[in-house]
Amino acid sequence: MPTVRQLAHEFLERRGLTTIFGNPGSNELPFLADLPDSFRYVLGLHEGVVVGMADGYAQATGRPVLVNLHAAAGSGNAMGALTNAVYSRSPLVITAGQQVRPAIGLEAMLANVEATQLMRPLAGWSGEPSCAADVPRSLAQAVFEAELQRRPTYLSVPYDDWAVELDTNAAVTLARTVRRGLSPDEAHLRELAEQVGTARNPVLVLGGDIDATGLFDRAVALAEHLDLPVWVAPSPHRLPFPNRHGLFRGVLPAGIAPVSGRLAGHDLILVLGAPVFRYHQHVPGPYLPEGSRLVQVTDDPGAAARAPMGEALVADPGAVIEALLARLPSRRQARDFVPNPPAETAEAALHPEQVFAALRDTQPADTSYVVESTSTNSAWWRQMDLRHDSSYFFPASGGLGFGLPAAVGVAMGRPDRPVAGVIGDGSANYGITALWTAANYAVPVTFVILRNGTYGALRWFAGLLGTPDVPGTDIPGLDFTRIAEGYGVPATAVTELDELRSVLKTTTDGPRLIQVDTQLTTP
Ligand SMILES: Cc1ncc(Cn2c(C)c(CCOP(=O)(O)OP(=O)(O)O)sc2=O)c(N)n1
Ligand SMILES: [Ca+2]
Repeated sequence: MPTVRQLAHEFLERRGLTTIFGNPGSNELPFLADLPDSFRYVLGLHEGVVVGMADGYAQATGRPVLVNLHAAAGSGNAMGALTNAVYSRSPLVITAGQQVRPAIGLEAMLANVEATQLMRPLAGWSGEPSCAADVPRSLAQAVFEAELQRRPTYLSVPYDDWAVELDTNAAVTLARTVRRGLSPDEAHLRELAEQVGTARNPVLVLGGDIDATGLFDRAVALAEHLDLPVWVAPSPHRLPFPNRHGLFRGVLPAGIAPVSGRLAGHDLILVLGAPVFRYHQHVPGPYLPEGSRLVQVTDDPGAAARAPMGEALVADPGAVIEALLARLPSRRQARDFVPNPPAETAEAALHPEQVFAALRDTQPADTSYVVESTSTNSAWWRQMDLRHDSSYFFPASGGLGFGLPAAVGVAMGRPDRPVAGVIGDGSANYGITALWTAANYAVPVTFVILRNGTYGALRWFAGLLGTPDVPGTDIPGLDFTRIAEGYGVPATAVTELDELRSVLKTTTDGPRLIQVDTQLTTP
């Protein structure tokens, strides 16, 4: 009779979850034993890096991803990275070993006390089977819940369950499939087409979900068909529209009043694939401009329910885009791409705009950028010219430690695309051990570390909040070339623009790190 482990491995193989991102403890070893040859285990040296890599891989592949963490302390280390995966809506299936059932209540070493509560409220579904016979079904539930809700799930399994033999009845779980159709009904589509078709000055606001669900090109088709100006929703974790397109108007600022200011004059605000909205700095004001109506289309019921204003339609934004394209006459105008402005310069070091212009001019046009540099967003959008889907990944909840690991995960998930991580010298430290995984799995990725010696964004926030003299915002003296070499990644330190451009023009079939001294700028 098959063991729990054999049934679990077979189920995961059938569902395509054969890449496991993990960091093991003794509780996890019985699950990892006898992995079929089709499985690949990717070791991260810290659980935050493991989940960050898995998040990047899930976003790059658009598929659920298996994560295997140690109980309690291991799972706890992953919380920061998990906050990002929740808001990027990454379908991670996080599994963790548990003590044997008789040892849990007495809280023996490595007991994951109240395991199902540990990752909540971040993880969606969270479970621990009440007996070994329920492990295969519970694992299937964890996978299907992650896929359906597009939210990480957590499954804790006592380590002696895996060797238990089950009767053939448990095998029926292997054949299960679960599918979801979210097509909006005819009445909703008719009403929405009417609203858009009769609006005097409509505007399109696109969220990261548009890129995450493969709708980048269809969103461009809709904007061009109706000649709609396009804003990106605040705090984007992905780029849903080409940022040099003639219809592109920018990334909405992450404050209530500034958003209303940018959208003033539009009588219809159509929001596709975004929460309304992911504000950041608290700048109170009217949620909507005078005379504006907001309609949000999202397949995330939670995002629809918690919005503070407007109307929401819970449906697949892709189906809505196709319906509007089919029902509304073309208003297409010729719209040229906007040329890049000259890059700002600086005295003591390179201006971030010079670094970004160098990346734009030297890297392939279809490069995927994983960005985690928090004081350079304005410089980034002024200088980059991103025209492809999956061109931009940013920590979805601002939890640092995403950049280096996610760049490794994206590169593993999209071997067909060049990948570059653009990461601040502060952020890099939260996920620095990802360099070891990049070196040991020979992942082709370029890491560009922007070294300005500070937590630049916090310096800006300190001014904004009237607390300019706060401690803890300077990080002088970090040498990422020596750190990188310690983890096995070849590295170069650059201070001059010509040097940077010539290094960037070279190629590599493995990981490399380029440390660039930059001037502190404001976000
Ligand atoms: C896990 C974690 N810890 C701390 C912070 C707070 N934080 C910190 C520490 C920032 C500074 C990042 O510095 P950097 O060098 O990466 O980039 P800039 O110098 O361009 O700001 S931005 C920010 O929100 C965070 N967002 N996430
Ligand atoms: Ca910095």
